[in-house]
Amino acid sequence: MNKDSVKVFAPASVSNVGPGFDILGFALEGMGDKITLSKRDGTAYIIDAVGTDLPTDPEKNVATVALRSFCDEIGYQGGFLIRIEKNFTPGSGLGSSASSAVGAVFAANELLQAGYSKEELISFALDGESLASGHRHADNVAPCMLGGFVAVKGCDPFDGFQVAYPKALKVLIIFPDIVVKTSDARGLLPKEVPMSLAIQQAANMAGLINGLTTANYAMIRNSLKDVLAQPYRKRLIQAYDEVGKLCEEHGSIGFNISGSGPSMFSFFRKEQDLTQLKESIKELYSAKGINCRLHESAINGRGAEVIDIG
Ligand SMILES: Nc1ncnc2c1ncn2[C@@H]1O[C@H](COP(=O)(O)OP(=O)(O)O)[C@@H](O)[C@H]1O
Ligand SMILES: N[C@@H](CCOP(=O)(O)O)C(=O)O
Repeated sequence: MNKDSVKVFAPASVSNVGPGFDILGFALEGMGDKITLSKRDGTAYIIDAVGTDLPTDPEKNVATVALRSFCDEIGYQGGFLIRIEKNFTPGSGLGSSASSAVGAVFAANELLQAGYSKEELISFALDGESLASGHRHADNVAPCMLGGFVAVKGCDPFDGFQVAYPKALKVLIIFPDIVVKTSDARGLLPKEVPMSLAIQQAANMAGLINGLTTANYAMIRNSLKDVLAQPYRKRLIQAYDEVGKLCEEHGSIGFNISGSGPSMFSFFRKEQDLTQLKESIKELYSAKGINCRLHESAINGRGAEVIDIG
């Protein structure tokens, strides 16, 4: 059946997840991009961005850069109208650019019935994502595409694996209204690290994977530490340590920066009531004159998905 248009959802994601700098991420529920891709006459790509300020030049929007990369590969020269509906803010550390890049190539694969697997689509999405971050890292793109927790071993071609996780895990996203561009946050990091820190990071990553796969909450909490990026980046996030302390007081199973920030995340057990914690975090930021959004979510195990076919 020939289709003229397809609408997909590509979830927001948390990358790094403590010790997994550039190599671990997971997908979220209820936040992400809805992308509607429609064929149009001619060869131009037209962008209709809804609800947020995004570049409409196809050379500057990660969605169309990823789309172009995929269409070049399959030899499709037709034009598109791409409508991007975002319910979260670019630059929030929640993989907004990855959602658009993934959504665009996933939608094109469906619309053009190209038959690529989700794993094969990842490197095209990365062509878009790297435009925003200035670096080729798949720790947002891979979980956004595949769902769940994904560990990345290589990008071109994608090499990685899904990590099992306790189904009773939920996450609280804390997003203070501060803009941190991924490219800027990467610029803060040293080019080389001491061997002792590399060993500590690897040990924590092993512990985190073990804790997730065996539902060992104490192991998750003890391992969710980043000694490579977090020490440099947390200074960009006002009240970072205070938020971490509040989460800990309310039973957090690990707290850290989401991606390059300014968002933070904390794991909890599904049954934990976070009403009081959320109020305290809001008050903390409100006293500093900063608006703060909070989002409770389960882990999204599905990744990119079709929501409508026209
Ligand atoms: N479709 C898009 N979605 C989100 N950001 C985009 C898009 N196209 C270009 N950008 C640019 O990418 C940057 C946001 O990406 P980035 O800094 O990596 O943040 P995020 O953590 O949200 O991915 C912004 O400068 C934004 O203008
Ligand atoms: N591993 C990257 C992840 C950036 O994620 P984003 O959501 O902030 O774009 C990094 O830490 O730089």
